[in-house]
Amino acid sequence: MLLLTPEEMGRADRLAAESGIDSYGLMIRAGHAVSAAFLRLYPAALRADVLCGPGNNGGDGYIAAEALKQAGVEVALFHLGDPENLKGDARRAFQACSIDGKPVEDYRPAAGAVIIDALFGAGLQRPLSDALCMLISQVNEAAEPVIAVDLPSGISGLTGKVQGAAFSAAHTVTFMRAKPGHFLLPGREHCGRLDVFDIGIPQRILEEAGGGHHLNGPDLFASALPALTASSHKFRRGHLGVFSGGPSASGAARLSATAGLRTGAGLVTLAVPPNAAMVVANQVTAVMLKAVPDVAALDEWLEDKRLSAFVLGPGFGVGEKARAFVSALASRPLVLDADGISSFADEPDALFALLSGADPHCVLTPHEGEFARLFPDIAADDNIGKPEKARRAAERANAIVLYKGADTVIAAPDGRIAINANAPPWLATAGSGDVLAGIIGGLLAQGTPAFEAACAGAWLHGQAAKRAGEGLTAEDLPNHLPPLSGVS
Ligand SMILES: NC(=O)C1=CN([C@@H]2O[C@H](COP(=O)(O)OP(=O)(O)OC[C@H]3O[C@@H](n4cnc5c(N)ncnc54)[C@H](O)[C@@H]3O)[C@@H](O)[C@H]2O)[C@H](O)CC1
Ligand SMILES: [K+]
Repeated sequence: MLLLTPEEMGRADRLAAESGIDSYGLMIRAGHAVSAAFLRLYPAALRADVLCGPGNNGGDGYIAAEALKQAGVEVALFHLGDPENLKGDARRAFQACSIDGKPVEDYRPAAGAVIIDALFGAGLQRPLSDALCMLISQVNEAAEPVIAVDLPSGISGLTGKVQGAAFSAAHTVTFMRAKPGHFLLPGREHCGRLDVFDIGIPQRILEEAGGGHHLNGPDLFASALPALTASSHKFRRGHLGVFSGGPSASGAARLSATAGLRTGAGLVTLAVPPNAAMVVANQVTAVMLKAVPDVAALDEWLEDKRLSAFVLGPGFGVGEKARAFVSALASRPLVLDADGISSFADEPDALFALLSGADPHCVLTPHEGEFARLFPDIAADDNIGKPEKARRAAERANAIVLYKGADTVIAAPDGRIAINANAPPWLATAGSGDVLAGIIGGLLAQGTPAFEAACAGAWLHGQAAKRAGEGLTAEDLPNHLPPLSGVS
């Protein structure tokens, strides 16, 4: 699903105005969507306390306040700043509002009221003043329900970051398309339930204004998933190679291998150091085993061109061997995870050189710590959010970057960005990342392009966790993967 950044939404507004759409009409529909949400959600509320800011978000608030008054609701209205300074549509909305307001400094939350937060939306530019932070924390502590207009004030629609303080809303009513900040953390947790309301901007304008941000879901990758046909042969379904660590560290790779097989790879082989062969052989059945002691053995194995993708990293060990193996594998579809990433902490440029020049076919799956090891300057830049960090990293590495977390972001060097939001909290468990690497490897092995494989991997991983339920262990995940044929 296409998401629009606040900047892109502003562009959509301008394009809409240029094509003859009345911008005040958009504001009226936005305000009415908010008043309708209030009436639907809180029919027994004693009062609406409407807090209006100095821009068009405030304009939506004035429209909502007047509509609620007309519907018979008791409304208390509060302005931030002097409403005589309002401009354009917001000024018109203020003038059309028959309620006398007070300065927002006078506002005190009281029991039984529902607060409509129309202070700031897409136009939030800087951290809120101390006085506003104080007001917001009083409202949050009072725990009366808040309906946020467009975004909870204080949340950046671009990054999901809190600018000083932010309302914890029970509901957020946004317009036309959700924004990245509705799904990125901590923004997602401040939004409550999100409603996206159509105020009448045509789809073609939204697409023209929109860029690379998407909510991750089947619309991004379903058509690139492998289809199982009557003639599917196990070699046509690809052969995934997963590299294992030593005798006491093979569990992670076994989890990846099982996940790769469950995702539909025709064959999966665990490549093991010879001293781990017996241990691993005792633990696997459908997964095959191959002793690969060193780079020479790896080069020989790689002559088999039916080997269609690889996973390296889980439990592999950090160091020279990992670097040498990656250098042998760099031209093939590869998921580089965990120790495979950390092995390049001292020389990330060596990894980027290996991956440069070709179509991106490697998926890097760093969590926050691993991301900072490979991209220290990008990780430390507080001026940009997670999607932009992932995008810059993908561009630098010429790889798909799947930046893990409760709000995993997947980015491609060409600027495509997907924000994944289907992972339940109980997915954060030991070995979960190894399973994710295996799912992506299984899809790469079947010929799914790297960006789509990474998006599908993150989404399938989240779905498997939901199906397995709370209390799952990583071993449960592969058994709960939904069938690919049902993903649409
Ligand atoms: N197509 C749509 O989605 C429509 C959206 N509408 C609403 O319009 C707002 C965006 O309006 P805009 O005027 O651009 O921005 P804001 O109202 O969010 O705020 C701008 C206003 O606030 C000042 N400001 C910014 N940051 C701060 C700060 N930290 N402290 C103090 N003041 C700040 C800034 O200088 C401006 O004066 C969108 O969210 C929707 O709610 C339309 O109504 C309909 C079309
Ligand atoms: K708001």
